[in-house]
Amino acid sequence: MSDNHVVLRAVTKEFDGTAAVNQVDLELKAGQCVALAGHNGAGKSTMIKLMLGLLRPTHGQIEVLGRDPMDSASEARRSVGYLPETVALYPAMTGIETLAYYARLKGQSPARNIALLERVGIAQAARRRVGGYSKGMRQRLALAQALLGEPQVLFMDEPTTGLDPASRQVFYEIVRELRDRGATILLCSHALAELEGQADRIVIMKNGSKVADGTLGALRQQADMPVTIRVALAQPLADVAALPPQWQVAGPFMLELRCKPQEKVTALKNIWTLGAEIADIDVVQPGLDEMYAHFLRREEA
Ligand SMILES: Nc1ncnc2c1ncn2[C@@H]1O[C@H](COP(=O)(O)OP(=O)(O)OP(=O)(O)O)[C@@H](O)[C@H]1O
Repeated sequence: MSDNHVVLRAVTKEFDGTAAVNQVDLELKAGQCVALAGHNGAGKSTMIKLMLGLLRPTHGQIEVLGRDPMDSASEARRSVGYLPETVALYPAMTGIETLAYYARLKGQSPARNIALLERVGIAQAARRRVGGYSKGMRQRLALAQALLGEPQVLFMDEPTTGLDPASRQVFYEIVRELRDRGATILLCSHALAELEGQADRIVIMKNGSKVADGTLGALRQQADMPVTIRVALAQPLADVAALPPQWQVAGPFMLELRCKPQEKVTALKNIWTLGAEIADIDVVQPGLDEMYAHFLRREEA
């Protein structure tokens, strides 16, 4: 098997003749954490259901761990974890009983279940009924079921919804561990800002089609969006009138400019030659939220 854990080739899924997923090609590699972004109805959940083998594509081929995910006899299925957006948990069962139930469904030994509850930080509540769990605790239990059997591929739909900042941190630590041991993680999320620094790659969907796919750096290059330069001055400029017009005076000790990434150096040289005494420079890159908006706007245009 290649290092592609998941491969989609020209995959289309139609519902009543309308394509929810349209001609999508996608390859997810071992050890990669990929964020799948897109507005409501863009086709993200349908993509995940196709990769899980819960839906059959109308056209195209899908392989997960080298097998067709529709193949229910496939051993590969045991190596796939899924964290749905909402997990139905039975309130009368305890946490440990819930996990044992999912382990049975997945054909896994329950031997490591307590360790798993420890990993997600709810071992102390293992013998309490799930009905009394907080939303964050239920989400942690749902994450534990997705981690059963050390999956090689994990699909997660809005995994951090309802988690407090500390729980989010635990969640991303677990994601990093999984990635470091070579698992592939696909995170479907609207919380783009928190994915910066977590996802190796971003895939953006619109109306069933993939409109962008790359690392944050590559997408930044493609988008060619303006950066903001903030220059802190050690001394106010002697001749403010000589400042090139694109520079804004944000205060006696602060200059600001928005420019294309390739214009940064020239812009800085310009103020250097004016004799500016520079104390500090900040270059603010567009965030993932801005990039996302850019790619959707570009598609509309
Ligand atoms: N079983 C179904 N029958 C008919 N249409 C469906 C079905 N499932 C999804 N769709 C349609 O396919 C499109 C994509 O839906 P999907 O749930 O994949 O979007 P999404 O990107 O996950 O949205 P959200 O962010 O709101 O969860 C939508 O127009 C939806 O109405």
